[in-house]
Amino acid sequence: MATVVMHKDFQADLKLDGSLKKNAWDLLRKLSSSADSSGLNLKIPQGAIDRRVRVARVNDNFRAVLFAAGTLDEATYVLVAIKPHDLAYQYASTLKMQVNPMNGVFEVLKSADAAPVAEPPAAAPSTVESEPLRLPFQPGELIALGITERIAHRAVEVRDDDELQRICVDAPSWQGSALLDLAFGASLEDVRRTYTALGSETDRGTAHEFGRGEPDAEQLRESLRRPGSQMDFVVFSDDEHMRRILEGDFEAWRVFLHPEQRSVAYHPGWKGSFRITGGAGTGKTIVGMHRAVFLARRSDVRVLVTTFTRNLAEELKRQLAQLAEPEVLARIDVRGVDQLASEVLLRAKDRRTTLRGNDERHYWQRVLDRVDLNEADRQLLTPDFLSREYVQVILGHGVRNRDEYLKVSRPGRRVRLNRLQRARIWSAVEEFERQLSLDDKTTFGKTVVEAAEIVADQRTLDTHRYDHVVVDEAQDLSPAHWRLLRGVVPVGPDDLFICEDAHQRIYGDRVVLSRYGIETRGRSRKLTLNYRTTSEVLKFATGILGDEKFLDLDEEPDSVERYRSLLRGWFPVRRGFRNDTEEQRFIVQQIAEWRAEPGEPGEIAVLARTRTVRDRFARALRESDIPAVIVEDGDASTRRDAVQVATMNRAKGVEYRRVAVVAVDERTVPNDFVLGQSAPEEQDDVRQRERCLFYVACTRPRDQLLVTWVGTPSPFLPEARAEE
Ligand SMILES: Nc1ncnc2c1ncn2[C@@H]1O[C@H](COP(=O)(O)OP(=O)(O)OP(=O)(O)O)[C@@H](O)[C@H]1O
Repeated sequence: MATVVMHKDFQADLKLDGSLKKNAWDLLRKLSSSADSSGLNLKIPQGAIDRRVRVARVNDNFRAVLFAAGTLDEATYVLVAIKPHDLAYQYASTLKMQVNPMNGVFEVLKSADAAPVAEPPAAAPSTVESEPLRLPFQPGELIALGITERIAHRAVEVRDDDELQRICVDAPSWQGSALLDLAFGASLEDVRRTYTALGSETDRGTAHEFGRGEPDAEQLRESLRRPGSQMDFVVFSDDEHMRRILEGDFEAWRVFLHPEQRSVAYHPGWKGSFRITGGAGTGKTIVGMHRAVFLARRSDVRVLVTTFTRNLAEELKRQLAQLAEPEVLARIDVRGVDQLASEVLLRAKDRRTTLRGNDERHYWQRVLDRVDLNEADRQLLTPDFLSREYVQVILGHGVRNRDEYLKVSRPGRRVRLNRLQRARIWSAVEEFERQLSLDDKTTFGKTVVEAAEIVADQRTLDTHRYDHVVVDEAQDLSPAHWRLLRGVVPVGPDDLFICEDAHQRIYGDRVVLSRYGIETRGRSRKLTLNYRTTSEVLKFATGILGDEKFLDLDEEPDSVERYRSLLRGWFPVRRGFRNDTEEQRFIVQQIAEWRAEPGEPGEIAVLARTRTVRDRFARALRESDIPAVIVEDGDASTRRDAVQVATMNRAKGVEYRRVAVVAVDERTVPNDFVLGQSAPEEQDDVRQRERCLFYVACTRPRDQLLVTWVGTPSPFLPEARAEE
């Protein structure tokens, strides 16, 4: 049996033509079951710079590029690419495979990078004194780290990160990522630790030996285990492993994790809860899914994967199904957190109906119409304010009576209330609850609180039902959600694994985890490499956040510093119009152009701040015969054959290829109506959430972003950069 290794590019090439998958599978099986290369009909391309490179037939038109290494008894095949016949031969001749002599990372280099440069490292220019240089290192320092000579020399000369990214694109992934880390302030030691796992001197010694002569099978295996190698290569352990990786959509996240991601997802075990933070698109959800599967592989465990909404839970289910086999999936429950609460109540035989968002507002309005308020209180006590006070403070802190409410501390709430105001609010709350009970209704907030109370009662089935809980979109969960989650899992190793981004908090007030018996201080990690969005879109999106200050769930400052992407693409397009008709016409025309390009219509989205705007654009598209589907806020279904038109809220956690964010004018983003509904003291926080919402919308596209408005643009729109 031979060892078969696959490079990320091979996987990407397969994605280009679905029909290649079966032929590739046949080739892989043939390679893995062969004792040696005789009978495999592997061709050596002319003029190859590495004598181990081979070309193999995939079908009539396509050829696989691979390396055949190892000994006669222990062959190793490294599959690098699939290309049309002539291109495959030409490409193969330019490649060189090596175990990096400096750090033991396994690499495939393209010819230009494989060749050493003429001048010795010491003679190269230093970048330290010259001002806007991004990499304050000597080429020799980078070379000692394992960066290919030619790349190291070019990298120290770059003037900005765009140029740096161009250099990184063709380099082995670990090198590109490491150079970007260094440009964003990481130290040489940080990079060494992250990508090469060269912690000790002994390890360093072993690595150096790799450079001398041909590595044997054991050395190859060790090299492939290094974190930097695992960004580009996967070693197939058996046919089943190979089948699982090849089937489905070949999504890279299933296999090629960044070392930052892998070290968290596959950590052997934390003593307690763990928290992962990171900007949009850094792979928090992906890491959460890998972690859930890792934990569920232990027999006799029950894992809960939960998130803010039901539609996001559906997406998590889909991702998990790609990662694990049925017997592991059977140990994982995936639920929206409110859905979890409803199920707890249902098991407790509670059959009240739950009010949806707008109905709840109407109940509060009815209550307000009945209570006697002076003008000042009327301004403060809006349905939204009361609803939030009810969820965050009264339900959140388990306040049961007037006296408790008069005394309770209200962290996270910006409005200060005097005793008299609290008394009036309490009367309104009593009236609200009386109305609900008369109508045999409940609210989502109340459901969660009651569910949390049920699990806190040690006798119920739901108490400590799970061994591990993975929480996505954690920044949006309310205090009662956290009490519920705390109750379904006992305090212990790996109890809660929490994924959050403070910059994407778009619901509710900020919560501090330690108040709910969840301790992650000293056990958290931040992801900084964005895998979804191009650098161009990323810069635009982070510009939206401005100088705003953000705190995470442990009350620590969070920022998008060092947040970066290796992907390049178009600059976001921003366009203002004189009236709605002009804006709609432009969007319709743009979407028609996008639709004409390859890809599914469902990969295109139009996002709006309000439902009214959303519906208006959906109509405009349909009137121009462009199939468009309105994705409702609570709707989990997805139709891929129509352009998706949704609110910014609904786009949370989802991604598209191309996104148009529309009606980004000063009255809609931030939303005047929402600001008008909130008390003066709450305005800052509401504005911050509105800003976050716009940030969420603009971080959804993988390729292209378009932002349009009528009249005066949103104050959150970042200034255009000179190069745009
Ligand atoms: N190691 C990886 N290799 C390839 N693609 C990856 C990797 N990690 C993440 N991705 C891709 O990056 C995108 C963003 O990942 P994910 O949704 O997990 O990020 P996130 O941090 O949860 O984003 P958000 O906060 O915006 O919801 C997805 O398309 C995912 O498949």
